[in-house]
Amino acid sequence: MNTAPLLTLENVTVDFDGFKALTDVSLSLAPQDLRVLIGPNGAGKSTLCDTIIGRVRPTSGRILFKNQPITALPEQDIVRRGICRKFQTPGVLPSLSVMENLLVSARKNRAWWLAFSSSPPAAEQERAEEILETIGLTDRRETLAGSLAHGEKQWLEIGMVVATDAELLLLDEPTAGMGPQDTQRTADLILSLVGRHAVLVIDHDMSFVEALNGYTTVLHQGQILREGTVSEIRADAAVEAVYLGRAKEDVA
Ligand SMILES: Nc1ncnc2c1ncn2[C@@H]1O[C@H](COP(=O)(O)OP(=O)(O)OP(=O)(O)O)[C@@H](O)[C@H]1O
Repeated sequence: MNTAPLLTLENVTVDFDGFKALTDVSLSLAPQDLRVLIGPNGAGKSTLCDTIIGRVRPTSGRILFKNQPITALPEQDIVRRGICRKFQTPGVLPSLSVMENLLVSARKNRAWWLAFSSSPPAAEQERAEEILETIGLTDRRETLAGSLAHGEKQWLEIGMVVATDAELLLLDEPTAGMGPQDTQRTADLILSLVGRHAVLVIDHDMSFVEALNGYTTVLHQGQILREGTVSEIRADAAVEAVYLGRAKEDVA
């Protein structure tokens, strides 16, 4: 069995003109792993994703993907190697149908002549159908993405990330703006992806984090405060003090 990590961060520090957004962050993710990243506002969660995908450069430290250093690579090369990120706000193409959005996304990383050829190969079409089913939008395949409901747009965007066939999916607040029902459905969707992909999810919603029930890393002021199962994190006094206590106040 291959136990080599898919992604490794070694002592990653990010300094924005004297402000340390991340300090000595080390973590590793196995292939097909689920990792949940939580922490207060400004803890450095998005910066961590930006650094993995090459949008922000670490001041020091290393990032390895499949045992190869990716720290200094341009973002498009990192994407080509198999990491894909979904942002907080849906980035669907509003004037294309749900199906077209998936096909465009599947072809983004292919040769230009493939991306512009008129009919997608059967295998691509088949894979897009499979993803439509996974994201629960089969009956919306011809709907323009711009007219989908908010939750549906988020699911389509998750589908677009999946369509790139990336081995590592970075999902930044996939439940932003969702009610409890859509949040649960998003958790089910993400759980259905684990096993085919490794998934790193950032979120604030503890009901969602509990539904995912994955190994969880708590960031606080740019450093890893704790790592553990959701119940270990729930029971941790330091996490309660800096994050969960405040999260409860936010809800109240
Ligand atoms: N380009 C930048 N230049 C300077 N400071 C930045 C930059 N990007 C982020 N920061 C700062 O780094 C800190 C971490 O920000 P980041 O967005 O990573 O936190 P976060 O945990 O994702 O927060 P939230 O939950 O609010 O999205 C914040 O104090 C932020 O203001």
